[in-house]
Amino acid sequence: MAQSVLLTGAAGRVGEAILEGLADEHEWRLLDRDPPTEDHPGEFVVADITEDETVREAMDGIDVVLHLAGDPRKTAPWESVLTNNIDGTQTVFEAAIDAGVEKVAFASSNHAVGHYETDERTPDLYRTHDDYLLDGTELPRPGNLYGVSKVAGESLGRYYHDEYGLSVVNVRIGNLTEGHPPIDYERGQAMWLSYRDCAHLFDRCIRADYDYEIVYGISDNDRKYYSLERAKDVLGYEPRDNSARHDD
Ligand SMILES: NC(=O)C1=CN([C@@H]2O[C@H](COP(=O)(O)OP(=O)(O)OC[C@H]3O[C@@H](n4cnc5c(N)ncnc54)[C@H](O)[C@@H]3O)[C@@H](O)[C@H]2O)C=CC1
Ligand SMILES: O=C1O[C@H](COP(=O)(O)O)[C@@H](O)[C@H](O)[C@H]1O
Repeated sequence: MAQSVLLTGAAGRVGEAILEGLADEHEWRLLDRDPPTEDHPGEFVVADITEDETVREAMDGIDVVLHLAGDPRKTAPWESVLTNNIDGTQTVFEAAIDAGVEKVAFASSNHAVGHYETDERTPDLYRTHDDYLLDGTELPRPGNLYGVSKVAGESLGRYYHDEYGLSVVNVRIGNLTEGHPPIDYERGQAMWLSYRDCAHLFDRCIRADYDYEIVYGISDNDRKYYSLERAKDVLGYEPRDNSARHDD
């Protein structure tokens, strides 16, 4: 059944992948501080996620929020992640609760656990013979301040789930690259997320039933060091791509 979905950060790359695959599947309201540059489904709200009133208006009648808006740079300074990724995410969750939204899927990141990639573990970690796997039950170990902001977002989701019963899934996205895995970049190949797997994964976040979850958002890469079991079991994720099937 079509759901009414608010997609924040709709003008970005992850938003593009989702809309490429799912434009006709749901009723969309798109939000971004940048105006649209291409045709898009549904209505488009040009707003900053830190603008409380506008975000509240954008939540009206929404069933599910896919919250992508934020500063995606691993080198982002604290001032930016504090405003865009932490304060903005809190504004989105608060407005979602007040509007009676059922589910929020939060675009978390591999950088929430970046410091598991120690000198001792790498580069073997990125290779198929190594069986080390993170599965989402491990404690966060952010690799930079951007990663800290993603852990904060996951923690906000935990609070809004426990306090208000909101369904929350945190998708620790790997490396979204269109058409092929990153070239000459083992880490990126291990955590590649294809555009079609990205769209399918967020479709499952819209349709599945869950309480509070942390899942990894990557394709079914031979090289992976992130488990896909939780995404498969809880969301029904069925990835179709694998970086090993592409020439490096
Ligand atoms: N692309 C990737 O491989 C990965 C992305 N992510 C996360 O996914 C989300 C989307 O990332 P991308 O699409 O790659 O980034 P992007 O930079 O292409 O898109 C982000 C969008 O959010 C908007 N935005 C940023 N701050 C905003 C604010 N305060 N108010 C309203 N809109 C705002 C920007 O205008 C932009 O259109 C981010 O939260 C990022 O941290 C996480 C892991 C990997
Ligand atoms: O969270 C993110 O992660 C991806 C992959 O990280 P990288 O350090 O291997 O490049 C990154 O491309 C993306 O911009 C970022 O938002």
